[in-house]
Amino acid sequence: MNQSKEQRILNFVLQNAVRGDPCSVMDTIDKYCSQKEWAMNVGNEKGLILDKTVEEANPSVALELGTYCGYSAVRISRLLKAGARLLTVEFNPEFAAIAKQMIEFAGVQDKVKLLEGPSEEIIPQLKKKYEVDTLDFVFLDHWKDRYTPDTILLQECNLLRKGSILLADNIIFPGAPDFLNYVRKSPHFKCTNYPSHLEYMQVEDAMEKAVFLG
Ligand SMILES: CCNc1ncnc2c1ncn2[C@@H]1O[C@H](/C=C/CNC(=O)c2cc(-c3ccc(F)cc3)cc(O)c2O)[C@@H](O)[C@H]1O
Ligand SMILES: [Mg+2]
Repeated sequence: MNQSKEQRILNFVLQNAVRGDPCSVMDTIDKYCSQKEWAMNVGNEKGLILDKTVEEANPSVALELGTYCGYSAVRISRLLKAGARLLTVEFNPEFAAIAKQMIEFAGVQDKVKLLEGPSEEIIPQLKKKYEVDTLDFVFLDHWKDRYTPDTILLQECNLLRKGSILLADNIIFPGAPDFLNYVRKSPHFKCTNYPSHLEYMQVEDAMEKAVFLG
């Protein structure tokens, strides 16, 4: 049975990146996806905005919605302080298996917990089953029409605290218009827009930071 694109990306990393070196894994994925096959990793340009936002948040507990191949899980977890952890949610078993191997190869498995299942089921379990009090940072990069319902669900589950930072990918392309509307109109969020470009392309895109005000 011929391989999936995601399997080809993982194989390229296993054969070309340096085991235990997160930056080498990120650079190798970016090389493959800019030169051989495009894939929906956040990439290096928007990745720098992600880095700065993670450093600003300096999270003890971070959540990612939409692991895909694990590129941003590696990117985020490499910046986490000792004892801090990233919970990343992925409901496609094939992608979850790829991401697990990517995370282990990068050597960040002790900081990352990959939760396999749909976000709408996992989010309500975070407090009791995964011993989360509140989330310091949330990266939204899953289906774009799920950003808003999941942001509402995070609030309903009391998982946000004054100062929790949400960062959403793809505000322009493919776009998340209802999310942008929701957070910008809400008195509970202070929003900042970061113009950038779609990963590996010269197409406009942007990220939106939304800080929860309580
Ligand atoms: C059902 C909602 N809950 C979910 N719970 C857990 N995992 C979920 C969920 N949704 C989606 N996922 C997973 O997240 C990932 C989905 C990401 C969706 N992202 C995009 O569609 C996307 C798409 C593009 C893009 C841009 C230009 C194009 F021409 C075509 C595509 C660029 C991006 O940066 C993107 O993030 C997959 O791994 C999927 O299995
Ligand atoms: Mg994206």
